[in-house]
Amino acid sequence: MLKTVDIQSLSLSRGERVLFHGLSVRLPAGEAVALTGANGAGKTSLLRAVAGFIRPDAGTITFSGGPNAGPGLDGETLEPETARRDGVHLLGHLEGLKPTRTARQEFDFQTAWLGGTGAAREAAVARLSLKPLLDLETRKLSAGQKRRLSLARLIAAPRALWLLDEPLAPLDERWRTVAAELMTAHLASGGMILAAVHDPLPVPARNLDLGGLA
Ligand SMILES: Nc1ncnc2c1ncn2[C@@H]1O[C@H](COP(=O)(O)OP(=O)(O)OP(=O)(O)O)[C@@H](O)[C@H]1O
Repeated sequence: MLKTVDIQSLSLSRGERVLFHGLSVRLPAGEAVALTGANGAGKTSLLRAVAGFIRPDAGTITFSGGPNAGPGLDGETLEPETARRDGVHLLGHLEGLKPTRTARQEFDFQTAWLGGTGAAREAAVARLSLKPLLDLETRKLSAGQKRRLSLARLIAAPRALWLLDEPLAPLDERWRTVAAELMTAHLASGGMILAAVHDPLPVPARNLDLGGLA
């Protein structure tokens, strides 16, 4: 299991605009960091860079495993593209759902691809009360229902690092409480959370403020 994410002297641009430079933060097992900043400051872009989807202009993002971390992880550091394979969940605004497929098809496909076991998948469906939604095409789900489907994916196929983009935004009070419980359990089991937020995270977290627009 991954134990640490280390971001060193990171510079990131989108198009012509430099979002930030010289950004450093270390995320050890069991800890959360809340990314804050104005609209457009680069929070989502940083999450996507950590997931290996955007290359930074400069600096490094490395992942390392602790003792007995598993094949290929003992004492080694990994690049984001490699860590993404079985160490990282990215939960974004768009949820990555095909509109004309049912919630069941999407959940089964995504969790099978991520390596979730049958028992973990069933437990996730129960935890997020998804049964009444599974036969609906995803285009018919509300924003909060889509988010519940994504949260189920997080627990159906465990990954050490959760990259969460506004995780609570579409959820009502009941499901915010459940999401908070899932995050708490994830951290207690040695997981890590890096979350872009405008509201406080519902778990203890260090704050990393990307500031306003450059
Ligand atoms: N694919 C892209 N190509 C060019 N520019 C982009 C792209 N994606 C995002 N940007 C720009 O990068 C900047 C940072 O966007 P980003 O989504 O990371 O901000 P954010 O801090 O998450 O904002 P918000 O709080 O509104 O979600 C914005 O100015 C945005 O227009």
